[in-house]
Amino acid sequence: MNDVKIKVCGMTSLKQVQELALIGVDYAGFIFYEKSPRHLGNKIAASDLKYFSDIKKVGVFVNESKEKIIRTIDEYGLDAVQLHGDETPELCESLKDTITVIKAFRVTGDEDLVNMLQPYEDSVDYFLFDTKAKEYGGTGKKFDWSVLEKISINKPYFLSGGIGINDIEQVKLFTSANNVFAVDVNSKFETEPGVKEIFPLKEFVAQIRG
Ligand SMILES: O=C(O)c1ccccc1N[C@@H]1O[C@H](COP(=O)(O)O)[C@@H](O)[C@H]1O
Repeated sequence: MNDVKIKVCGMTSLKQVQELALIGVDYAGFIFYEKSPRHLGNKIAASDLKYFSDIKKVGVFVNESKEKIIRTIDEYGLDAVQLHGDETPELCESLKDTITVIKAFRVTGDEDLVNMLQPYEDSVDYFLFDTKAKEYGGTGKKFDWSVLEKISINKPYFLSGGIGINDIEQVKLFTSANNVFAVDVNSKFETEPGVKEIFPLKEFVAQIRG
């Protein structure tokens, strides 16, 4: 049995969040970035999410102020924050006493990952690797995961970026050989931004775990 965690990001309906919990998804992601087509806005009331504890709730932020992040953690009862922009190690560290911090790094394959990660090593709980594109996230594009195998990453991480139902075997192989804490899926399981396809997600969870 593979004990890698599964996160489904970009949730905009409470019913679908409840369904994720029922099919064994570990983390549900909520986008608090206004420019995203998956921006949560007022699609789920903060009070409804705050007391829903059958799944871990991750708030996704892009270059947001510390004050707004802290307010949102409290309003929505978040369990973790995913910082998906150009947040500094200092901001990450200052939040880490309050909440689990996941720092996203957007990868092309050309960057010096060792130097990018080093300043964050003591300031965050998890790294997350996503594909670098014009948009900050939710691109549906994969990057070359082998760049992660070429360096030593001393922190468990979320593997992200365009992962879909056809990637199950590749994900299983990669997660069993590397320090992957969780697999993060999003746009490849949508009928439209923010609306997930639960049946393929159920199949994905079963096969990754199986
Ligand atoms: O999904 C978004 O719209 C989004 C916007 C801004 C920052 C992050 C966002 N989503 C994150 O994107 C990755 C990968 O998504 P995909 O599988 O390529 O669609 C995932 O970590 C989401 O948390």
